[in-house]
Amino acid sequence: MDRIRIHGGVPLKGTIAIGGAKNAALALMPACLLTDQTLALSNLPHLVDITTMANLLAQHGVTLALNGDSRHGGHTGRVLELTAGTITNTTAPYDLVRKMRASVLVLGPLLARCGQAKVSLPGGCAIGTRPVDLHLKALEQMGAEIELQEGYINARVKGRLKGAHIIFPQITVGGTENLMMAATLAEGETVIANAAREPEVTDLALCLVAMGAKISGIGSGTLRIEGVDRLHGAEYSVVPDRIETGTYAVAAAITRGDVELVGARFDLMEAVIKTLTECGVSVEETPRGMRVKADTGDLVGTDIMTEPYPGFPTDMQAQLMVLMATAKGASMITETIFENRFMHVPELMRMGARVNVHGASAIVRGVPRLSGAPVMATDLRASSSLILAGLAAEGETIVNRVYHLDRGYERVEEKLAACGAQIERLKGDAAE
Ligand SMILES: CC(=O)N[C@H]1[C@@H](OP(=O)(O)OP(=O)(O)OC[C@H]2O[C@@H](n3ccc(=O)[nH]c3=O)[C@H](O)[C@@H]2O)O[C@H](CO)[C@@H](O)[C@@H]1O
Ligand SMILES: C=C(OP(=O)(O)O)C(=O)O
Repeated sequence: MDRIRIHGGVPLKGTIAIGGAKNAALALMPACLLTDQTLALSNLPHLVDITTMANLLAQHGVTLALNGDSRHGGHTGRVLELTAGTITNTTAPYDLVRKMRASVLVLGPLLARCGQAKVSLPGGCAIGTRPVDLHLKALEQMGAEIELQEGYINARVKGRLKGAHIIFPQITVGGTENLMMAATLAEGETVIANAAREPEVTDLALCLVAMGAKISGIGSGTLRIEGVDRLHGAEYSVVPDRIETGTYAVAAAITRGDVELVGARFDLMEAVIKTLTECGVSVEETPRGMRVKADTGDLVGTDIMTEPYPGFPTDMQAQLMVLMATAKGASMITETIFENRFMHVPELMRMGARVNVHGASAIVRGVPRLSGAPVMATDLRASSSLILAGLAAEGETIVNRVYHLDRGYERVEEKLAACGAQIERLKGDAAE
Protein backbone atom coordinates (compact mmCIF):
# COMPACT_ATOMS: atom_id res chain seq x y z
CA MET A 1 0.00 0.00 0.00
CA ASP A 2 1.35 3.44 -0.93
CA ARG A 3 2.30 6.00 1.71
CA ILE A 4 3.14 9.69 1.49
CA ARG A 5 6.22 11.17 3.13
CA ILE A 6 6.36 14.88 3.87
CA HIS A 7 9.03 17.14 5.37
CA GLY A 8 7.00 20.08 6.59
CA GLY A 9 7.65 23.75 7.07
CA VAL A 10 8.06 24.96 3.47
CA PRO A 11 5.78 27.89 2.47
CA LEU A 12 4.02 26.90 -0.77
CA LYS A 13 4.51 29.26 -3.70
CA GLY A 14 3.26 28.88 -7.27
CA THR A 15 0.17 27.62 -9.06
CA ILE A 16 -2.01 24.54 -8.68
CA ALA A 17 -4.48 23.40 -11.35
CA ILE A 18 -7.91 22.44 -10.05
CA GLY A 19 -9.60 19.45 -11.66
CA GLY A 20 -13.24 18.53 -12.26
CA ALA A 21 -15.33 17.79 -9.17
CA LYS A 22 -15.37 14.16 -8.08
CA ASN A 23 -18.82 14.49 -6.56
CA ALA A 24 -20.27 16.12 -9.68
CA ALA A 25 -18.68 13.52 -11.97
CA LEU A 26 -20.07 10.67 -9.85
CA ALA A 27 -23.60 11.99 -10.39
CA LEU A 28 -23.12 12.93 -14.06
CA MET A 29 -21.78 9.53 -15.14
CA PRO A 30 -24.91 7.51 -14.17
CA ALA A 31 -27.04 10.07 -16.06
CA CYS A 32 -25.87 8.26 -19.22
CA LEU A 33 -28.23 5.41 -18.27
CA LEU A 34 -31.19 7.69 -19.07
CA THR A 35 -30.56 7.67 -22.84
CA ASP A 36 -29.41 5.30 -25.58
CA GLN A 37 -27.35 8.13 -27.07
CA THR A 38 -23.83 9.19 -26.07
CA LEU A 39 -23.10 11.43 -23.08
CA ALA A 40 -19.63 12.99 -23.49
CA LEU A 41 -18.16 14.30 -20.24
CA SER A 42 -15.07 16.52 -20.24
CA ASN A 43 -12.96 17.92 -17.38
CA LEU A 44 -13.28 14.56 -15.63
CA PRO A 45 -10.82 14.06 -12.81
CA HIS A 46 -8.55 11.03 -12.90
CA LEU A 47 -9.51 9.32 -9.65
CA VAL A 48 -10.11 5.85 -8.27
CA ASP A 49 -13.80 6.66 -7.63
CA ILE A 50 -14.28 7.57 -11.29
CA THR A 51 -12.80 4.22 -12.34
CA THR A 52 -15.14 2.44 -9.90
CA MET A 53 -18.16 4.22 -11.38
CA ALA A 54 -16.92 3.40 -14.91
CA ASN A 55 -16.64 -0.29 -13.96
CA LEU A 56 -20.12 -0.26 -12.45
CA LEU A 57 -21.65 1.34 -15.55
CA ALA A 58 -19.77 -1.07 -17.85
CA GLN A 59 -21.32 -4.05 -16.12
CA HIS A 60 -24.78 -2.50 -16.74
CA GLY A 61 -23.93 -2.59 -20.47
CA VAL A 62 -22.60 0.97 -20.95
CA THR A 63 -19.79 1.28 -23.49
CA LEU A 64 -17.09 3.73 -22.44
CA ALA A 65 -14.53 5.42 -24.65
CA LEU A 66 -11.86 7.69 -23.26
CA ASN A 67 -10.53 10.28 -25.70
CA GLY A 68 -7.45 12.41 -25.23
CA ASP A 69 -7.33 16.06 -24.32
CA SER A 70 -10.17 18.21 -25.51
CA ARG A 71 -11.73 21.56 -24.74
CA HIS A 72 -15.35 21.94 -23.81
CA GLY A 73 -16.73 24.99 -22.08
CA GLY A 74 -13.22 26.39 -21.62
CA HIS A 75 -11.92 23.37 -19.70
CA THR A 76 -9.22 21.02 -20.84
CA GLY A 77 -9.04 17.38 -19.95
CA ARG A 78 -9.99 13.94 -21.06
CA VAL A 79 -13.39 13.29 -22.57
CA LEU A 80 -15.26 10.19 -21.49
CA GLU A 81 -17.99 9.05 -23.87
CA LEU A 82 -20.61 6.92 -22.19
CA THR A 83 -23.22 5.12 -24.29
CA ALA A 84 -25.97 3.05 -22.70
CA GLY A 85 -27.31 1.73 -26.05
CA THR A 86 -28.84 -1.30 -24.38
CA ILE A 87 -28.88 -1.92 -20.67
CA THR A 88 -27.90 -5.55 -20.32
CA ASN A 89 -27.99 -5.89 -16.53
CA THR A 90 -29.96 -3.93 -13.93
CA THR A 91 -28.07 -5.23 -10.88
CA ALA A 92 -25.43 -3.16 -9.08
CA PRO A 93 -23.45 -5.74 -7.12
CA TYR A 94 -22.17 -5.47 -3.56
CA ASP A 95 -18.53 -5.74 -4.63
CA LEU A 96 -18.69 -2.43 -6.49
CA VAL A 97 -21.21 -0.58 -4.29
CA ARG A 98 -19.23 -1.31 -1.10
CA LYS A 99 -16.18 0.41 -2.65
CA MET A 100 -18.09 3.61 -3.20
CA ARG A 101 -21.43 4.75 -1.86
CA ALA A 102 -22.18 6.98 -4.87
CA SER A 103 -22.90 3.72 -6.74
CA VAL A 104 -26.44 4.02 -5.39
CA LEU A 105 -26.93 6.81 -7.96
CA VAL A 106 -27.61 4.19 -10.65
CA LEU A 107 -30.90 3.32 -8.87
CA GLY A 108 -33.02 6.25 -10.09
CA PRO A 109 -31.86 6.13 -13.74
CA LEU A 110 -32.16 2.31 -14.02
CA LEU A 111 -35.65 2.36 -12.55
CA ALA A 112 -36.75 5.18 -14.85
CA ARG A 113 -35.32 3.61 -18.01
CA CYS A 114 -35.84 -0.15 -17.37
CA GLY A 115 -38.66 -0.25 -14.81
CA GLN A 116 -36.49 -2.29 -12.46
CA ALA A 117 -33.21 -2.19 -10.56
CA LYS A 118 -31.45 -4.28 -7.96
CA VAL A 119 -28.81 -2.28 -6.13
CA SER A 120 -26.76 -3.39 -3.15
CA LEU A 121 -27.41 -1.36 -0.02
CA PRO A 122 -24.30 0.79 0.41
CA GLY A 123 -23.99 0.36 4.17
CA GLY A 124 -22.20 2.77 6.48
CA CYS A 125 -18.66 4.07 6.36
CA ALA A 126 -16.13 5.68 8.68
CA ILE A 127 -17.97 9.01 8.81
CA GLY A 128 -21.44 7.68 9.64
CA THR A 129 -24.24 5.18 9.05
CA ARG A 130 -25.43 7.03 5.94
CA PRO A 131 -28.76 5.33 5.19
CA VAL A 132 -30.55 5.75 1.84
CA ASP A 133 -34.08 5.60 3.27
CA LEU A 134 -34.96 9.05 1.89
CA HIS A 135 -34.03 7.98 -1.68
CA LEU A 136 -36.24 4.91 -1.33
CA LYS A 137 -39.27 6.65 0.24
CA ALA A 138 -39.25 9.28 -2.50
CA LEU A 139 -39.03 6.66 -5.27
CA GLU A 140 -41.97 4.85 -3.64
CA GLN A 141 -43.92 8.11 -3.82
CA MET A 142 -43.29 7.97 -7.57
CA GLY A 143 -44.89 4.54 -7.79
CA ALA A 144 -41.89 2.24 -7.28
CA GLU A 145 -42.33 -0.95 -5.28
CA ILE A 146 -39.27 -1.47 -3.16
CA GLU A 147 -38.20 -4.44 -1.07
CA LEU A 148 -35.00 -4.93 0.85
CA GLN A 149 -33.73 -8.50 0.43
CA GLU A 150 -30.40 -10.06 1.29
CA GLY A 151 -28.65 -6.70 1.45
CA TYR A 152 -30.12 -5.49 -1.85
CA ILE A 153 -32.66 -2.84 -2.81
CA ASN A 154 -35.13 -4.54 -5.18
CA ALA A 155 -37.08 -1.85 -6.99
CA ARG A 156 -39.75 -2.22 -9.67
CA VAL A 157 -42.35 -0.04 -11.27
CA LYS A 158 -45.35 -1.06 -13.38
CA GLY A 159 -45.23 1.14 -16.48
CA ARG A 160 -43.57 4.52 -15.92
CA LEU A 161 -42.69 6.28 -12.71
CA LYS A 162 -45.31 8.93 -11.88
CA GLY A 163 -44.55 12.54 -11.04
CA ALA A 164 -44.95 13.29 -7.33
CA HIS A 165 -44.60 16.08 -4.79
CA ILE A 166 -41.59 15.12 -2.70
CA ILE A 167 -40.65 16.99 0.43
CA PHE A 168 -37.33 15.76 1.76
CA PRO A 169 -37.47 15.94 5.58
CA GLN A 170 -33.71 16.47 5.57
CA ILE A 171 -31.48 17.83 2.82
CA THR A 172 -29.82 15.00 0.93
CA VAL A 173 -27.40 15.51 -1.95
CA GLY A 174 -27.53 11.93 -3.27
CA GLY A 175 -31.29 11.70 -2.68
CA THR A 176 -31.92 14.88 -4.68
CA GLU A 177 -29.67 13.59 -7.49
CA ASN A 178 -31.30 10.14 -7.65
CA LEU A 179 -34.80 11.61 -7.64
CA MET A 180 -34.05 14.30 -10.18
CA MET A 181 -32.68 11.70 -12.61
CA ALA A 182 -35.67 9.39 -12.07
CA ALA A 183 -38.12 12.26 -12.55
CA THR A 184 -36.73 13.30 -15.94
CA LEU A 185 -38.38 10.25 -17.59
CA ALA A 186 -41.47 10.03 -15.32
CA GLU A 187 -45.04 10.73 -16.35
CA GLY A 188 -46.04 14.26 -15.33
CA GLU A 189 -44.43 16.78 -12.99
CA THR A 190 -42.25 16.03 -9.98
CA VAL A 191 -41.60 18.72 -7.40
CA ILE A 192 -38.65 18.21 -5.05
CA ALA A 193 -38.95 20.50 -2.02
CA ASN A 194 -36.09 20.99 0.44
CA ALA A 195 -33.79 19.88 -2.38
CA ALA A 196 -30.02 20.04 -1.96
CA ARG A 197 -28.51 23.13 -3.61
CA GLU A 198 -24.92 21.89 -3.77
CA PRO A 199 -23.09 23.00 -6.95
CA GLU A 200 -22.74 19.32 -7.87
CA VAL A 201 -26.56 18.96 -7.86
CA THR A 202 -26.79 22.04 -10.06
CA ASP A 203 -24.16 20.60 -12.39
CA LEU A 204 -26.24 17.44 -12.80
CA ALA A 205 -29.40 19.48 -13.43
CA LEU A 206 -27.66 21.53 -16.13
CA CYS A 207 -26.36 18.37 -17.80
CA LEU A 208 -29.84 16.78 -17.72
CA VAL A 209 -31.25 19.93 -19.35
CA ALA A 210 -28.56 19.63 -22.06
CA MET A 211 -29.87 16.06 -22.54
CA GLY A 212 -33.42 17.35 -23.10
CA ALA A 213 -34.83 17.26 -19.55
CA LYS A 214 -37.27 19.95 -18.43
CA ILE A 215 -36.12 21.24 -15.05
CA SER A 216 -36.83 24.58 -13.42
CA GLY A 217 -35.73 26.03 -10.10
CA ILE A 218 -32.14 24.90 -10.71
CA GLY A 219 -29.89 26.11 -7.89
CA SER A 220 -32.86 26.67 -5.56
CA GLY A 221 -34.38 24.54 -2.81
CA THR A 222 -37.38 23.63 -5.00
CA LEU A 223 -36.81 21.72 -8.21
CA ARG A 224 -39.62 21.16 -10.72
CA ILE A 225 -39.11 18.42 -13.26
CA GLU A 226 -41.59 17.86 -16.08
CA GLY A 227 -41.06 14.30 -17.29
CA VAL A 228 -40.30 13.74 -20.99
CA ASP A 229 -40.59 10.58 -23.14
CA ARG A 230 -36.90 10.40 -23.92
CA LEU A 231 -33.58 12.13 -23.35
CA HIS A 232 -30.80 12.49 -25.91
CA GLY A 233 -27.01 12.61 -25.88
CA ALA A 234 -25.05 15.71 -24.87
CA GLU A 235 -21.58 17.11 -24.25
CA TYR A 236 -20.96 18.45 -20.79
CA SER A 237 -17.98 19.77 -18.86
CA VAL A 238 -17.72 18.87 -15.14
CA VAL A 239 -17.70 21.83 -12.72
CA PRO A 240 -14.32 22.48 -11.00
CA ASP A 241 -13.88 20.76 -7.64
CA ARG A 242 -14.65 23.17 -4.80
CA ILE A 243 -13.34 20.73 -2.17
CA GLU A 244 -10.02 20.24 -3.97
CA THR A 245 -9.88 24.05 -4.28
CA GLY A 246 -10.55 24.51 -0.58
CA THR A 247 -8.00 21.87 0.40
CA TYR A 248 -5.20 23.58 -1.57
CA ALA A 249 -6.34 26.96 -0.24
CA VAL A 250 -5.71 25.62 3.27
CA ALA A 251 -2.35 24.20 2.11
CA ALA A 252 -1.30 27.69 1.02
CA ALA A 253 -2.59 29.25 4.24
CA ILE A 254 -1.19 26.71 6.69
CA THR A 255 2.31 26.92 5.19
CA ARG A 256 2.06 30.73 5.18
CA GLY A 257 2.46 30.61 1.40
CA ASP A 258 1.11 32.31 -1.72
CA VAL A 259 -0.60 30.12 -4.31
CA GLU A 260 -2.88 30.70 -7.31
CA LEU A 261 -5.53 28.01 -7.77
CA VAL A 262 -6.02 27.93 -11.52
CA GLY A 263 -9.46 26.91 -12.74
CA ALA A 264 -11.08 27.36 -9.31
CA ARG A 265 -14.67 28.70 -9.21
CA PHE A 266 -14.46 31.60 -6.73
CA ASP A 267 -18.25 32.01 -6.75
CA LEU A 268 -18.78 28.51 -5.32
CA MET A 269 -16.40 29.04 -2.39
CA GLU A 270 -18.21 31.73 -0.39
CA ALA A 271 -18.45 29.96 3.00
CA VAL A 272 -14.87 28.65 2.87
CA ILE A 273 -13.50 32.03 1.76
CA LYS A 274 -15.40 33.77 4.58
CA THR A 275 -13.81 31.40 7.11
CA LEU A 276 -10.32 31.78 5.66
CA THR A 277 -10.69 35.55 5.66
CA GLU A 278 -11.81 35.55 9.29
CA CYS A 279 -8.62 33.62 10.09
CA GLY A 280 -6.52 36.35 8.44
CA VAL A 281 -5.85 34.64 5.10
CA SER A 282 -6.03 36.82 2.00
CA VAL A 283 -8.19 35.30 -0.77
CA GLU A 284 -8.83 37.14 -4.01
CA GLU A 285 -10.37 36.27 -7.35
CA THR A 286 -7.99 36.28 -10.32
CA PRO A 287 -8.76 36.01 -14.04
CA ARG A 288 -7.66 32.36 -13.88
CA GLY A 289 -9.22 31.35 -10.55
CA MET A 290 -8.22 32.56 -7.11
CA ARG A 291 -5.11 33.50 -5.14
CA VAL A 292 -4.58 32.52 -1.53
CA LYS A 293 -1.93 34.32 0.49
CA ALA A 294 -0.93 34.08 4.15
CA ASP A 295 2.70 35.13 4.11
CA THR A 296 2.29 38.12 6.42
CA GLY A 297 0.90 38.36 9.95
CA ASP A 298 -0.53 35.78 12.32
CA LEU A 299 -3.51 33.58 11.62
CA VAL A 300 -6.28 33.51 14.21
CA GLY A 301 -8.91 30.90 14.99
CA THR A 302 -12.61 31.21 14.22
CA ASP A 303 -15.76 29.10 14.66
CA ILE A 304 -17.40 27.00 11.96
CA MET A 305 -20.51 24.90 11.68
CA THR A 306 -21.01 22.51 8.78
CA GLU A 307 -24.26 22.93 6.88
CA PRO A 308 -25.78 22.08 3.50
CA TYR A 309 -24.73 24.45 0.68
CA PRO A 310 -24.41 27.43 0.72
CA GLY A 311 -23.27 26.79 4.30
CA PHE A 312 -19.80 25.58 5.25
CA PRO A 313 -19.19 22.14 3.62
CA THR A 314 -18.65 19.08 5.80
CA ASP A 315 -16.12 17.90 3.22
CA MET A 316 -13.88 20.86 4.27
CA GLN A 317 -14.26 20.41 8.04
CA ALA A 318 -11.18 18.25 8.65
CA GLN A 319 -8.95 20.53 6.56
CA LEU A 320 -10.08 23.68 8.40
CA MET A 321 -9.49 21.95 11.72
CA VAL A 322 -5.81 21.64 10.83
CA LEU A 323 -5.63 25.34 10.04
CA MET A 324 -7.29 26.13 13.39
CA ALA A 325 -4.80 23.81 15.10
CA THR A 326 -1.97 26.15 14.12
CA ALA A 327 -3.86 29.47 14.39
CA LYS A 328 -3.82 31.74 17.47
CA GLY A 329 -6.59 31.26 20.03
CA ALA A 330 -9.46 28.82 20.31
CA SER A 331 -11.93 27.75 17.62
CA MET A 332 -15.12 25.75 17.81
CA ILE A 333 -16.02 23.36 15.00
CA THR A 334 -19.53 21.89 14.93
CA GLU A 335 -20.33 19.03 12.57
CA THR A 336 -24.06 18.84 11.78
CA ILE A 337 -24.10 16.58 8.69
CA PHE A 338 -22.38 13.35 9.74
CA GLU A 339 -22.42 11.80 13.21
CA ASN A 340 -18.86 10.50 13.18
CA ARG A 341 -16.72 12.91 11.23
CA PHE A 342 -13.97 13.61 13.77
CA MET A 343 -11.91 10.51 13.01
CA HIS A 344 -8.93 12.72 12.12
CA VAL A 345 -8.76 14.18 15.65
CA PRO A 346 -6.74 11.42 17.38
CA GLU A 347 -4.20 11.42 14.54
CA LEU A 348 -3.88 15.23 14.60
CA MET A 349 -3.38 15.03 18.37
CA ARG A 350 -0.48 12.65 17.78
CA MET A 351 1.06 15.52 15.81
CA GLY A 352 0.65 17.91 18.73
CA ALA A 353 -2.79 19.42 17.98
CA ARG A 354 -4.89 20.36 21.02
CA VAL A 355 -8.47 19.30 20.34
CA ASN A 356 -11.34 18.35 22.68
CA VAL A 357 -14.38 16.70 21.14
CA HIS A 358 -17.76 17.03 22.91
CA GLY A 359 -20.48 15.30 20.90
CA ALA A 360 -20.88 17.11 17.59
CA SER A 361 -18.45 19.91 18.52
CA ALA A 362 -14.70 20.16 18.77
CA ILE A 363 -12.75 22.87 20.56
CA VAL A 364 -9.40 23.47 18.92
CA ARG A 365 -6.69 25.41 20.76
CA GLY A 366 -3.99 26.63 18.42
CA VAL A 367 -0.36 25.62 19.02
CA PRO A 368 2.69 27.37 17.53
CA ARG A 369 3.83 24.23 15.65
CA LEU A 370 2.70 20.69 14.90
CA SER A 371 5.35 17.99 14.88
CA GLY A 372 5.72 15.31 12.21
CA ALA A 373 4.64 11.72 12.98
CA PRO A 374 3.53 8.53 11.26
CA VAL A 375 -0.26 8.79 10.91
CA MET A 376 -3.07 6.79 9.41
CA ALA A 377 -6.28 7.96 7.79
CA THR A 378 -9.73 6.42 7.89
CA ASP A 379 -11.51 8.38 5.19
CA LEU A 380 -10.89 10.70 2.29
CA ARG A 381 -10.98 14.15 3.87
CA ALA A 382 -9.31 12.90 7.05
CA SER A 383 -6.42 11.84 4.78
CA SER A 384 -6.19 15.24 3.19
CA SER A 385 -6.18 16.89 6.61
CA LEU A 386 -3.18 14.75 7.60
CA ILE A 387 -1.34 15.80 4.43
CA LEU A 388 -2.02 19.44 5.37
CA ALA A 389 -0.83 18.83 8.92
CA GLY A 390 2.35 17.25 7.52
CA LEU A 391 2.99 20.30 5.31
CA ALA A 392 2.82 22.57 8.35
CA ALA A 393 4.62 20.31 10.83
CA GLU A 394 8.24 20.34 11.91
CA GLY A 395 10.04 17.18 10.74
CA GLU A 396 8.84 14.10 8.90
CA THR A 397 5.25 12.90 8.55
CA ILE A 398 4.29 9.62 6.91
CA VAL A 399 0.64 9.33 5.92
CA ASN A 400 -0.47 5.71 5.66
CA ARG A 401 -3.49 4.33 3.81
CA VAL A 402 -3.13 6.72 0.91
CA TYR A 403 -5.79 4.80 -1.03
CA HIS A 404 -8.41 6.96 0.72
CA LEU A 405 -6.71 10.05 -0.71
CA ASP A 406 -6.57 8.58 -4.21
CA ARG A 407 -10.38 8.38 -4.21
CA GLY A 408 -10.61 12.15 -4.33
CA TYR A 409 -7.32 13.90 -5.12
CA GLU A 410 -5.50 13.62 -8.42
CA ARG A 411 -1.66 13.68 -8.29
CA VAL A 412 -1.72 15.39 -4.89
CA GLU A 413 2.01 14.97 -4.29
CA GLU A 414 2.93 16.33 -7.75
CA LYS A 415 0.69 19.37 -7.37
CA LEU A 416 2.11 20.22 -3.94
CA ALA A 417 5.74 19.47 -4.91
CA ALA A 418 5.42 21.88 -7.85
CA CYS A 419 4.83 24.63 -5.25
CA GLY A 420 7.91 23.67 -3.27
CA ALA A 421 6.52 21.12 -0.82
CA GLN A 422 8.90 18.34 0.18
CA ILE A 423 6.53 15.47 -0.44
CA GLU A 424 6.87 12.09 -2.11
CA ARG A 425 4.85 8.93 -2.60
CA LEU A 426 6.44 5.79 -1.25
CA LYS A 427 5.29 2.89 -3.40
CA GLY A 428 4.73 -0.57 -2.10
CA ASP A 429 3.31 -2.48 0.76
CA ALA A 430 5.44 -1.48 3.72
CA ALA A 431 3.83 -2.19 7.06
CA GLU A 432 1.16 0.30 8.05
C1 LIG B 1 -20.57 11.35 -3.71
C2 LIG B 1 -21.04 12.56 -3.01
O1 LIG B 1 -21.57 13.48 -3.63
N1 LIG B 1 -20.83 12.63 -1.70
C3 LIG B 1 -21.22 13.80 -0.96
C4 LIG B 1 -22.69 13.71 -0.63
O2 LIG B 1 -22.90 12.50 0.10
P1 LIG B 1 -24.37 11.93 0.30
O3 LIG B 1 -25.18 12.18 -0.91
O4 LIG B 1 -24.22 10.54 0.78
O5 LIG B 1 -24.87 12.84 1.50
P2 LIG B 1 -26.36 13.27 1.89
O6 LIG B 1 -26.52 14.72 1.60
O7 LIG B 1 -27.33 12.33 1.28
O8 LIG B 1 -26.35 13.05 3.47
C5 LIG B 1 -26.60 14.08 4.39
C6 LIG B 1 -27.11 13.48 5.69
O9 LIG B 1 -28.38 12.90 5.45
C7 LIG B 1 -28.42 11.56 5.90
N2 LIG B 1 -29.30 10.79 4.99
C8 LIG B 1 -29.10 10.87 3.64
C9 LIG B 1 -29.89 10.14 2.79
C10 LIG B 1 -30.90 9.31 3.31
O10 LIG B 1 -31.64 8.63 2.59
N3 LIG B 1 -31.06 9.26 4.67
C11 LIG B 1 -30.28 9.98 5.52
O11 LIG B 1 -30.45 9.92 6.74
C12 LIG B 1 -26.96 11.11 5.82
O12 LIG B 1 -26.70 10.01 6.66
C13 LIG B 1 -26.24 12.35 6.25
O13 LIG B 1 -26.20 12.44 7.66
O14 LIG B 1 -23.07 14.84 0.16
C14 LIG B 1 -22.38 14.94 1.43
C15 LIG B 1 -22.94 16.14 2.17
O15 LIG B 1 -22.63 17.31 1.52
C16 LIG B 1 -20.87 15.04 1.18
O16 LIG B 1 -20.20 15.02 2.41
C17 LIG B 1 -20.38 13.89 0.31
O17 LIG B 1 -19.04 14.11 -0.06
C1 LIG C 1 -17.61 11.86 1.88
C2 LIG C 1 -17.13 11.98 0.64
O1 LIG C 1 -17.39 11.13 -0.38
P1 LIG C 1 -18.40 9.90 -0.41
O2 LIG C 1 -19.77 10.47 -0.29
O3 LIG C 1 -18.18 9.27 -1.76
O4 LIG C 1 -18.04 9.00 0.74
C3 LIG C 1 -16.27 13.13 0.27
O5 LIG C 1 -16.11 13.39 -0.95
O6 LIG C 1 -15.72 13.79 1.17
